[in-house]
Amino acid sequence: MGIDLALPLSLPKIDLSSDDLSPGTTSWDLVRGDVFRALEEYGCFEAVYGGKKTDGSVMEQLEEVFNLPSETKRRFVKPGDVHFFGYRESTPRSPLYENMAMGEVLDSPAVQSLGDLLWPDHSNPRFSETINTYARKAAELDLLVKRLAFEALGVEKYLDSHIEHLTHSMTLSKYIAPNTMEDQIGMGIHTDKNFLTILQQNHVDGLEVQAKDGRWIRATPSPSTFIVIVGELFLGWCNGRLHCPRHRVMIKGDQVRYSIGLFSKLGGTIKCPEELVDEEHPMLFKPFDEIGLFRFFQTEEGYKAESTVRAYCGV
Ligand SMILES: O=C(O)CCC(=O)C(=O)O
Ligand SMILES: [Fe+2]
Repeated sequence: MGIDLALPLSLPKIDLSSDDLSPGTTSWDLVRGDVFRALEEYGCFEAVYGGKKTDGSVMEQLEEVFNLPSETKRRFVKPGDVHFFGYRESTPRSPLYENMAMGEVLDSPAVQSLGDLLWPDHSNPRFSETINTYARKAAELDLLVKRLAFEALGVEKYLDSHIEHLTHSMTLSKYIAPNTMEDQIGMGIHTDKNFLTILQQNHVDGLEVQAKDGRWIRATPSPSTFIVIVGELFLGWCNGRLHCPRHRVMIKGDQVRYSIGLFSKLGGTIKCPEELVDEEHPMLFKPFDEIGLFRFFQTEEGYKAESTVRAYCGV
């Protein structure tokens, strides 16, 4: 190992919170360049968006949820053959991780229904309002990042049809404090299978993103900033122009880590725009079915693949 490997690596941090950040302005063009370079090189960045302070209410709600008795949390069952939605308890394979996952969270009663299920006596009326407000804000950021990235790629004309097909799922996660100072696996190495991921965490770090040279970059967001990650659907859609990073969660110490993720998807067939294919950028993926990709990931071959989309429909 050379000495330079000890250099601390960090994720790019981009401020998207400026009031005059609108298409056509100089600050828009500058930020668009920053976002594009970050997504090309790391497939990930830390975004400052919507205020530099948080009132902590989202993380308080995550704490409320996971502090409920197991019997209560187990009420949240959502069978589905492609996505796992519902409550997932820690397992021997992932002993430090629990989550609650929901599909179609925007403009839907999904969060309200979960709140009603967990607190049938209506003792936590703030849950659905807090989480829904958060989801709307994260979805706004999701769209802003895509607007900037599509423009940088010269394919902004596809944004309207993208918006038409857009859906969002959401996961509330708890990483149980391992009470040891040695790093433990909170979530194993993976790529996200959706289009774009927007994450926020409490004050406990743990997310690590792999750089192209193989080194792991520890994300150190503040509780008010967001982490943006390119998923496999975006990788396939953009003909490999952006990086889709492997990442994991490593935890240690005696503090509980909470995170909330919004995962955008599209549905249907994903086909890269013809503008992104030329002599210099030959077509990397055949058009593919989104559900087909998710199903493939559930096979042993798909699970093992470093890039699901490359293994599924790489040319
Ligand atoms: O908890 C985190 O920060 C990351 C979670 C994650 O990578 C995922 O849910 O796909
Ligand atoms: Fe992930």
